[in-house]
Amino acid sequence: MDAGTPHAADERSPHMADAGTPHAADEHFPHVTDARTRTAPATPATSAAPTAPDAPAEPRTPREFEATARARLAPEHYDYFAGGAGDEVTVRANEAAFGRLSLLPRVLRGAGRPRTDVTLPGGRAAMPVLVAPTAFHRLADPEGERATARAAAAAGTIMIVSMASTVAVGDVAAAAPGATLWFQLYVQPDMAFTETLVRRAEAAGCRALVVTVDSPARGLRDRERHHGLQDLPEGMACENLRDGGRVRPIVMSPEISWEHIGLLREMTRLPIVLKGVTHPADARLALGHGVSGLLVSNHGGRQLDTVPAAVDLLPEIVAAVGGAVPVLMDGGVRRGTDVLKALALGARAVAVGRPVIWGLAADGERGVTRVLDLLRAEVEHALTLCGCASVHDLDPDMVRRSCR
Ligand SMILES: Cc1cc2nc3c(=O)[nH]c(=O)nc-3n(C[C@H](O)[C@H](O)[C@H](O)COP(=O)(O)O)c2cc1C
Ligand SMILES: CCCCC(=O)C(=O)O
Repeated sequence: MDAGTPHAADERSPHMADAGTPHAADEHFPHVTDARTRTAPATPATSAAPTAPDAPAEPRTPREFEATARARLAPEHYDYFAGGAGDEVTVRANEAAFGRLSLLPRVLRGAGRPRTDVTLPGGRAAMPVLVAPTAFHRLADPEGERATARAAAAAGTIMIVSMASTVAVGDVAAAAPGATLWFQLYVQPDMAFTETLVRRAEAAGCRALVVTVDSPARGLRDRERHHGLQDLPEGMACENLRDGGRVRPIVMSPEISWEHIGLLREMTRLPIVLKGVTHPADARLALGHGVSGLLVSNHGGRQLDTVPAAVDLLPEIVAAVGGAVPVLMDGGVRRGTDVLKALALGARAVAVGRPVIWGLAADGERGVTRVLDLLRAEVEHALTLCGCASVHDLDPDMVRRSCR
């Protein structure tokens, strides 16, 4: 997993070319009665409590899952999942930016129990939190992406399957028949092979393509280089990349351009969501290329370091798009209140990357289910406290910049 040189795009390693309670909703306070139905899941019995001193026996927040996961993962795999590019300025910024935003609730609106569902180009989701595409789930759990997809289906949300999944997208779909899947694609310079990938996603029943455009080369990740990780373990591969008897490397190419997006648009009827647009000028350009949505993302700080926090980019992109297509975002979302801030600033939905990995590594499918349930319950609770009947009641005036 060593990016090697800034032009990691030229490298060829086998799998990559360049290479709480949320709330009160969940808690029983003997002296407080909550009129809303209790929605948070019962605490699962953990058969697999880790023993590391900083890992809670029973993680109770999405963040707490990280310590549990870390105790269970090989250090090089933990660093692959957790790490980012360069000095990890952007990794930190994504979470810190949410901390600098405040929510300003409305009162006495009689909103009742809020709805959390959202409509998106590739279907509906029961909550505005999607599973971001992340690679190599079998490093975290033997069931890999199958477990993640089952958990996403149970939560009623959408899983964006990474092109670099360690279970083929068709097998992910077969393992989780109720799941709504989107397929994340790195356009390959060999457009015939790109088409093969698109057809595999279509055959698996994927409802949208999420085309990642922030990776003309792989980010320079010091943690990966430190471990010298080059290959996936024996018996694990990027299963979508099978081509005859071999597994192709994923090529991240600086040659990819808007022209390729045009070709892709002609290749499939699936909605196309561009992931990794951060400049408003590119957001405007995207509108001329037949895309159905934008996912504002700095790749969790794993590509170009020092890109601004994703949530801070959101208002400009939303303004540039002017409502023409839905805008989604990912990066640093760890709490229901983070979700509300992003939605109030104009996102239709958010996606979470690392929290899902931590759930998966901590407790497989059950861990991912727990993380998604916690987030959903937190979103519902925060909407209630903001006086909202649904996500549609959020607006930018409910977010203020605080000075901390
Ligand atoms: C371990 C890991 C693997 C990732 N793999 C992919 C990938 O295969 N394709 C992609 O478009 N983004 C990938 N991403 C980026 C995520 O889709 C997402 O943008 C990011 O994780 C969001 O930030 P968060 O982890 O703070 O939620 C990956 C992120 C992580 C942490
Ligand atoms: C070739 C796999 C790329 C995975 C990825 O996008 C990431 O690690 O951030």
